[in-house]
Amino acid sequence: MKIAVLPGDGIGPEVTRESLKVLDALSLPQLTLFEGDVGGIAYKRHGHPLPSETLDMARAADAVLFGAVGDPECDSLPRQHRPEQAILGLRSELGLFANLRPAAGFPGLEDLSPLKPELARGIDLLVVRELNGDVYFGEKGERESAGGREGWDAMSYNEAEVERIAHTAFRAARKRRKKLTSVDKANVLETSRVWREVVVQIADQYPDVELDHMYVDNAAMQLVRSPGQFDVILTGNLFGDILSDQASACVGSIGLLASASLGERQTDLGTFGLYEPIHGSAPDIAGQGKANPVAAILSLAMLLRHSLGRETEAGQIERAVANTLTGDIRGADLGGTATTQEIGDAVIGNLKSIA
Ligand SMILES: NC(=O)c1ccc[n+]([C@@H]2O[C@H](COP(=O)([O-])OP(=O)(O)OC[C@H]3O[C@@H](n4cnc5c(N)ncnc54)[C@H](O)[C@@H]3O)[C@@H](O)[C@H]2O)c1
Ligand SMILES: CC(C)[C@H](C(=O)O)[C@@H](O)C(=O)O
Ligand SMILES: [Mg+2]
Repeated sequence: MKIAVLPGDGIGPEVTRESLKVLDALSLPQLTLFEGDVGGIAYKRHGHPLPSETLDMARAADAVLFGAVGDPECDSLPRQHRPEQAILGLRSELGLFANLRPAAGFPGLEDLSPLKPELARGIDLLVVRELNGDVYFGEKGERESAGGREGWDAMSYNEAEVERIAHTAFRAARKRRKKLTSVDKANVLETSRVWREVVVQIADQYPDVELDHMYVDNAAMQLVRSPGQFDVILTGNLFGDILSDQASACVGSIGLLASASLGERQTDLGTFGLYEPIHGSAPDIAGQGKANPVAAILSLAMLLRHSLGRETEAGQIERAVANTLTGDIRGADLGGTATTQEIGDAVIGNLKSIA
């Protein structure tokens, strides 16, 4: 099995290093790792944030372990050269339309959530975010208008795009508490009207799943008022981006949430996918040992589960992380003093006592 490792920028390499340490501790047989440049570092070295060698490496792998991209020094570059284009390019070129972002409360962290502890404890949800469409991938540009320069981005979803992500979400709900909340803005957006109609049609095939619909503004409010009501949240690219960061704060920190981006391609042992923390390159803390590697380590667990068929090891990593968080090893994001490396070491220590 081949894993393409793309650490990227800022804290990306710092947290990816800890995931790789955890992977190494598992001593899995027949695993080959390849490392590639992506993001700002790739632009600086090769003149492109997603060099063709990196894309080819990702395509040739069974799974991609991704850190984060984003570099303030690249902010004024034209869009096609900016680091963020690399992750968007990987998602679209690799057909990764389904982004799974689980958010569950960790025992012992309830007091660190901005929510009341009993609310934080009740969080156990999965954001299923469509990842290949929406305003992210519509036409965009700049034009002259009566009010001066005007930036514009076209938002759209077609039926086929909504159908495939709706199936992903209904199937996920079936394996969980069988409740699906589709989040849109159908009171204003044509995009959302098509979205909602298609989701209602697909629901006929899943009579055992309870479906409801929520406007995104209400969903954002409900997420902090009563997050325990959510099981699976199905939503588009932009709303899913925002709601998942919000869910991470409700759990305690953005440094805790992992993600899997999946498409249709199957590997020998599962589904090809790209795995990354939901956070970015965090330039404000990069190089200081302050990054929480838990999101990256849990992304590795998702990789083992979805792409390599290693459910046992995935579960072991998740238990080791939970045990670490209930102990007194906490990073700066959770009010502690442990460094990135110390958190990684503690997870490995707990993993060894489980495995
Ligand atoms: N998938 C990705 O690669 C990805 C995701 C989000 C943002 N970005 C990019 O990252 C750059 C910074 O964006 P941003 O500041 O809006 O978002 P960010 O997620 O990088 O950081 C937001 C805040 O959370 C903190 N934070 C993030 N991850 C953390 C961790 N693991 N441990 C502790 N604290 C953590 C940061 O210090 C910062 O204060 C931008 O260039 C952005 O485009 C990339
Ligand atoms: C960096 C950016 C393009 C990306 C997104 O908006 O999808 C990020 O915020 C994420 O959540 O992975
Ligand atoms: Mg985001």
